[in-house]
Parts: sequence; structure tokens; C-alpha cells
Amino acid sequence: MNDNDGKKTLGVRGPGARPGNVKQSFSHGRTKNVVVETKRKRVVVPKPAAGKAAAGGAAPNPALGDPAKRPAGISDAEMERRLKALQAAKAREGEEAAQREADEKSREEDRQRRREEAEAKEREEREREEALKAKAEEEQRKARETEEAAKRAAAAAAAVPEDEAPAGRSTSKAAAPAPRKKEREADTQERDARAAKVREDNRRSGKLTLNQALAGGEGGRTKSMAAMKRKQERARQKAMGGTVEREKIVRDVQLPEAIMVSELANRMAERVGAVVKALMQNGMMVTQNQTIDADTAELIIEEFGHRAIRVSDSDVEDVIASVEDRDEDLQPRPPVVTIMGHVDHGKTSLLDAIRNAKVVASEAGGITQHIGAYQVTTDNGSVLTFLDTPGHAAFTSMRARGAHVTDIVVLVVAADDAVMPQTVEAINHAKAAKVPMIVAINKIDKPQANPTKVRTDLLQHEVVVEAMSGEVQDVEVSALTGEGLDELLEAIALQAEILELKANPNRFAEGAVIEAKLDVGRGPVATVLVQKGTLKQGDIFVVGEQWGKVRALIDDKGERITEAGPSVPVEVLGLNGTPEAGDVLNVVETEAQAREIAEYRENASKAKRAAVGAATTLDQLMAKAKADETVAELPILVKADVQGSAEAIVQAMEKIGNDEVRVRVLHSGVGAITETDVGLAEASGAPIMGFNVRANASARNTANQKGVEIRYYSVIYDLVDDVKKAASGLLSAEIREKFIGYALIKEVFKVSGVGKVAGCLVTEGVARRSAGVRLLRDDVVVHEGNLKTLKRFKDEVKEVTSGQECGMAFENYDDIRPGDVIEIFEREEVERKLA
Ligand SMILES: Nc1nc2c(ncn2[C@@H]2O[C@H](COP(=O)(O)OP(=O)(O)OP(=O)(O)O)[C@@H](O)[C@H]2O)c(=O)[nH]1
Repeated sequence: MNDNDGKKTLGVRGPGARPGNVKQSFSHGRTKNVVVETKRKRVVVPKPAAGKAAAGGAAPNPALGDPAKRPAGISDAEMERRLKALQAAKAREGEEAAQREADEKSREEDRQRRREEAEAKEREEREREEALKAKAEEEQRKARETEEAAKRAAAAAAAVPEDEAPAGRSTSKAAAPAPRKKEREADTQERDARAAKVREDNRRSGKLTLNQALAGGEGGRTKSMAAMKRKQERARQKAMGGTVEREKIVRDVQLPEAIMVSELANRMAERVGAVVKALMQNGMMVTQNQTIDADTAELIIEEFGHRAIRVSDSDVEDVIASVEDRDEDLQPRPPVVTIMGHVDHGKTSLLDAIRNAKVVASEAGGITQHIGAYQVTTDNGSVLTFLDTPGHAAFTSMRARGAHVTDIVVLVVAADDAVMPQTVEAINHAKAAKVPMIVAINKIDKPQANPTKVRTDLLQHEVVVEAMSGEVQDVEVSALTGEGLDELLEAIALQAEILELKANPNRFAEGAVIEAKLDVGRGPVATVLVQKGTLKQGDIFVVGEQWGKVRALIDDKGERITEAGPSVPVEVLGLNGTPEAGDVLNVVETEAQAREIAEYRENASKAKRAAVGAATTLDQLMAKAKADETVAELPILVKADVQGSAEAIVQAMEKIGNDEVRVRVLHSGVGAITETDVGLAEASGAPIMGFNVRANASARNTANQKGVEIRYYSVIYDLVDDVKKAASGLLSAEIREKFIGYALIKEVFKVSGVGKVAGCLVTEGVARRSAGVRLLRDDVVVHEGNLKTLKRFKDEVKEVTSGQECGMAFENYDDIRPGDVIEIFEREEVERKLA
């Protein structure tokens, strides 16, 4: 009983402590607790006692009623407890009732919702079926029409003469099965759809099943007019190519390497929002204006049920027909000949000799225009095309750019010389390009000419000439006297015959740029060697990153022509920019195509340049040069030990930079840097580059005073590299030499075990054992290295200061003489600054 009391107390205390609707703890944590609360109030509130008890708590309670009416022996407290228990029980009862009611209500709601859902679904289903039916009907109608047409055709055919009739009949037979098959398919489709729907309806509700089944069975005849109208409307829309709801159209989506989200949506014909959402679900937070890569895009395309078709930007190039010509379209074409050989063996002379012998003579006035290539006709009538740009650079750069222009290489070897490094190079180039060679042994007019030596020399390089029972033709010529020229030309013609060179002249032209320049009067001009097809005036073409329309064609004789066939070199006017030698020219159909391809190529090469290194792009370099005009031209003075070095340096300097940034060599010379040099450098704000030379004492002093920088180098590459960096504004801190002292050799001793030792006087700065040293003789560097010893009197020391005498010996170097100067330097990291 006590326990019970305790429990009751607990139970009572709960409701007692509950002010109004806090009683939610009774609601089993259901979401319907709001409803519960409302119900509870409705139940509990009308009981004034409960409300009061709840509000009153332990205070003396008038609601306990008249004590006189109580059963005997029950105290106030007991009475109160009982009342509370009663209240609690009632409240609980109410609560439970409310809960039941709420549960019931929510169940009812659920049922209602499900019913609605089912109805909606059924509606959908109905609509879909109607659409399907409309489609099937449409197809049936079409099939009927076709069949009727076929019948009519058959009837018509029956009326025609006997020999034509079978064809007509066979047409009707052939035409009939197709529509019937279609009809059958439509029927099957319809039946399947209906069966599926009936099954579905059965599963859901019996009441609707019959209606639905009937509706389906009667082809919707029992439906309202509105439904019929809707159906018709949809069918019409579909017939007109409009999309019928929920009929998924699977699209082939062209997918480039990168695509903007909005464009992707557009190509799939999906809403942009849906695409963005799909991307987000895939963890890509992007907006419609952002670009995504092809892989991601493909994922999305698949998700939407479409097909991705990858295309690449370079596909724009596809319009350039790469069709192989058929054999019957090919016609013989002249060979294209390149002359190669060692410096001064007579390449230019030979080219000139051939041209003069064959072209100039035939021309009035004899003015030959140089367009980078020319054609000659041999006495036998063979036409040969010579590339007028001798040398390996042209040949290799063409090859590097993918232009296989040369058919035959003429290797020029001077008979008074021998096979030289560049001869070997030329042999290797020809072999690498798999181009046959003809050896022209030149300068045979010279008394010291020895053609046999040339032939034997060539053997070493696996070139076996005919005279040595080999395969390679060899001709003795003299560019000077013209001897052997005809034989050479015939040899070329023969080689060409063996090669059976052919091309199709009747197609869009393709050619290679041999030379290109910006002509003041005529604009960009390119000499093109036509390789396939025929280039005509008015043709639209793309060449490298440029495009254009042929405004004029000029041949090697300077005459205007209207078209140029295979192996004909022509000057082409009408370009929008200057292409590069080796660029391939392709004629295309439209200007838009030409422009598109040129743009694509330009962007591609830009991207390539940018990828190489942001800091080294030409554009940035130019921007820098523009921002700081002093960089635009970097003046320098060059002094070197020998003329050859000076020339090499000047040549290298001229190659640095471009139109905006340029190195200007104010003066170059041989010998020590003098006061005059420093004066000139100061006036122009230029640094002095000493290559294996030093400034004499007075020059050094003046330079120090005037702040002219003198830099010393012993490797041309380093010098060029530094100037390059200066020109590019890329100077940065680097390890640099610092001169710490000079010593003059007064005497030279021979010490056994050590070798030659120089007795020196430190004239400037300090001499340090650990430092690097250079031996200068008449201000020219004769040795650079390290010290073996540094002695002051008999002791080995670390350092000797200016004005003191000391003994020095070089590591691995003995050629020291009195009067030589020893330069002592250390390497340190310094901020570089030129000029
Ligand atoms: N005696 C004689 N001298 C020739 C002959 N061919 C060329 N020479 C001379 O040889 C020198 C070099 O001739 P080039 O034609 O300039 O030689 P190259 O191979 O074109 O030289 P680079 O263009 O410097 O590579 C010139 O002085 C010519 O006059 C020849 O057949 N006989």
C-alpha cells in the first residue's frame, strides 16, 4: 500500500507539476503531439477541479469539498491525495483518448493522402496511356495511309503493260509488310501498356480497376469531352514535333573538352537549374556560367539519360580534306630539289648557275625575281623545281614543321676540299628524311680538284657513288664554268623518273610555305610550293595560324598567273598575316572555316606558349619592356681577347631580344678595357663586358669613380646568358665573382717538390689562400684556377694584404712569368644590376 502510495504520489506529482500543456511528455514522442495537446485541453479543462489542482499545488484547497460529506476517517490530506489520483486518472484517460483520436486522425490523413496520391498516379497513368494510344493511332493511321498508297500504286501498276507490272507488284508487296509490321508493333505496345496498367490498378484499388480497365479497353470513349480534347491536343503537339510530357528524348550531346554548364543544359535540352542541381549532387558547386571538364559533363549527360559524344576543338581542322587521292587521279609532277653541302662548297653558286643557264637566258631583260624557289626545264624537256634556300636550317625547319617538301637532295662537295662536318650533316639529314641524294662534285675547274678523293671520302659515310659501283649518282660540275650542269640536271630528271612522283592536280590545293615576308606595298606575301591540287586565284585558304583569299599568284619569273599546280612555286598575295616557313597551306570551302581553323591554331599555340612558362612568354617580356623604356634597348660594350670571340659575342648579342627588347653593341674590340671604353660606356649608360680581358689600372679607377660596371667573363655562354637575362628584366641575385686583390709577379723560382713559385707583391686588396686566382698577361687571362700555396716568408699563411710580398704557386699550372698579374677573386651572392 505504501509502495502504491508512493507510486501514486509520483504519478500525481507529474500532472500536478504540469502547468497547461507541458504535459507533452505523455505523447509518446509522436509528431502529433500538438493535436494531443489540443485534445487534452478540451478534455481536461472542463474539469474545474483538475485545473485548480494543477494550479493549486499543495495550498489548502477549497476543491476538496465539504469535509462533512467525506467518508468517515479520511483526512484532508488523504482526501486531497485521492482527489488528485482521480484527477490524474481522468486526465490520463482524456489524454489517451486524445491520443487515440489524434492517431486515428493521422491515420485517416495518411489514408486520404495515399488515396490522393493513387488518384494522381492513376491520372498520370491514364494520361500516359492516352498519349501512347494517340501515338499508336497516329501510327496506325499512317500505316493505313501507306498501305492504301501502296495499294493504289499496285492498282496503277496493274494497269501498265505486262513487262512493267512485276515491278509494280513487287513494290506493293514490299510496301505492305512494313506498315503491317508497324501496326502489329503498335498493337502489341498498346496491349502491353494496358495489361501493365490493369495489373497496377489491381494492386491498388478494386474499385478503380474496372473503370480503368474499361476506359483503356474502350479507347477512352467513355471519357469526358475535356479529356478527349486534351488527348487530341497532345497528339497534335506531338505530331508537330512538340514534346509530350514524360516522353524522354535521348539526345546525342556533342561534348567538347570543356563546356559551360548553361551550354551543357542547352545541348541536353534540360533546365539549367536541374543541371546545376545534378552537379551539386555530384559534389560540384558551380554556377551556370562556369565551365566544367568533359568527364564531369559526361557523367551529368548520362545521369540525364542522354548520350555524350566527345568532340575535340581540333575537330575544326576536319574540314581540311585528308582524302587519299585515287591512283587514276594522279599525274606526274616535277621533282622538288634542295641543294645541301658544307659552307663555301658552292651551293649558292650552283643554284645561281643553274638558274642563269636555264632561266635568265630565256628571259627578256634577265631580271629574275627571287621567290625562294624556281623551276627549270632541261634540254630533254623535264621540269625541275629547285628550292632556292640552301642550307640545312631551312631543310630541317621545314621538316620539323611537318612539311615534306624535298624529293631529291643534291649534295655539293668541293673537289678541292673534302667531306666536311656539314657534308656529313647533310648526308644525315637526307638519310633521316629518306630523300635520295645526288652528289655534285663541284669546283672541278680548279687545278687542285680531286674528285676521286671526294668519292672515297664519301664511302666512310656510307654514300657509295656510281663511280664506286654504288647506287648514288655522282656528277662532276663547275658552278663557275657551267661544266657538267646539264649532266647534273639530267641526273636529277632520271632520279625523279625512278621516284615516279605523282600528284592529283584536280582537288583543293595543299602546299608548303617556303618563305614568307611582310612586303611594304603588297602586305603579307608567302612563297608556296603547291604539293597537291591546284591553287587558284580566289581560293580561300588557311596557312598555319593565318588565313586568306588568293588575291594574286606570281610565279618565279615575276609574272602573274591564275593557277599553280603540283610542284609549282608561287608567291601568294591576300593573306591576313605572315605565316612561317614550313607552314602548310590548305584550301578550304568557306571563309568561316578558314577563320575558325586559323583561330583555333592561334589559340592552341598561345596555350602552348603559356604552358611553357608564364614568366618567359614573349608577351610578358614585351609588356615589361613597354613599362620600362630603358629596358627596350640594352646598350653594351664588348672587349675580348681575340677577334673571333668579339665577333661571336656580337653575333650572339644581335640574336637576343625582339623588336621591343634589343641588345645594342655600342662598340666591340680586342684587347684590354681602356679609359676610352669606360668613357663611352659612361656616356651611354652601358656596362662593359670583358671576355678574357681586364681593365687596365686607369680604366678601373675611372670606372669606379663614374660608376661604370665592368663584368668579366671567360665563357661566352655565361656572357650571353647574363645579357639575355638583363634584356628580359629577369636579373636576380646570383653567385658572382668579387675581386679581392691583385698581385704582381716579380720573380719566378723553381722549388723542388713544389714546382714554380712566384715571388709576388700584393698591389691591391688582399691575397687569400682559399680564393680563386687568374693569371693575367698583358691584361689577358692566360690561366684560371686555385692556389697551391700562399707563403709569407717560409710560413704558409691564409692571407697577405696589400703592399706585402709573398710566394704563390698554382695548382696544376707552371707557365708563370715575371710581370704577370695574379687576380684574386671570391664568389659571393650579389644583387645583379646592369647599366
Ligand atoms: N673555282 C670555282 N669556284 C667556285 C665554284 N663554285 C663556287 N665557287 C666559289 O666558292 C666560294 C663559295 O661559293 P658559295 O656558292 O658562296 O658557297 P656556299 O656553299 O653557298 O656557301 P655558304 O652560302 O656560305 O654556305 C665562292 O667564292 C665561289 O665563287 C666552282 O665551281 N669553281
